[in-house]
Amino acid sequence: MAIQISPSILSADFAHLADEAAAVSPSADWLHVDVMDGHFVPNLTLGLPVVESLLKATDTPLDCHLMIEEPDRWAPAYAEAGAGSVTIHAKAAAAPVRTLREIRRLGARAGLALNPAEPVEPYADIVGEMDMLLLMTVEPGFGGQSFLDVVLPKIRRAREILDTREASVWLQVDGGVSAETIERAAEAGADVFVAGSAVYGAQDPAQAVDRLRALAAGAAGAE
Ligand SMILES: O=C(CO)[C@@H](O)[C@H](O)COP(=O)(O)O
Repeated sequence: MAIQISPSILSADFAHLADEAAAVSPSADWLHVDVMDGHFVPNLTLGLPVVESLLKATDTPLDCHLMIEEPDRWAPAYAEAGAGSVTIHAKAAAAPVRTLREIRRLGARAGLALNPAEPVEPYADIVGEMDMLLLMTVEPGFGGQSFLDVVLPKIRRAREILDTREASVWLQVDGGVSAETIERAAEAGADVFVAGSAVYGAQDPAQAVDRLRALAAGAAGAE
């Protein structure tokens, strides 16, 4: 299981996003872009124009996490713009399968996200339609929250479901991921880790990414 780290720009300095992307680019596998609309979540961040500018400013592939209403309407444009991965929230989508297919057709990896209280079982039959399942380990909306250990059994269950399918689907966790929590998530079966404050709050963000990857790899290997 290859471990990947996706630093969340929610904890970066929005006035200097190009520099913040550069600060992690030697180490990061992805740059996690938190798109929030102030409706689906109680916070408002950025949208397609900023993503288009970031795409010109960095070679690190963008992992766009759409915490918005009507993702069926908006998600394809992020794929079309060149995002490497576009994730929609299951409960916000009217036609999740159609939208996941459209994201793939436009050349991006397609992700489906579940909030902490949403069970994974109802989506077991459509894992073949996705490239990544994202399990929120905090309530979406804000960085700097504490990792919810209550999600760990769901991470284990999701890993079981994904492992029974032929398709290789990544399992991402997002929220409260740090040097203190990443090993628990990796032991449970996650392989892609979003980290905001643990990376951008560190003196050396690239080094923080490397440390997180090493901790997760150690824990995954020790399973
Ligand atoms: O999507 C979200 C929050 O909604 C996350 O991407 C967080 O922003 C990650 O930040 P930390 O919890 O790692 O500080």
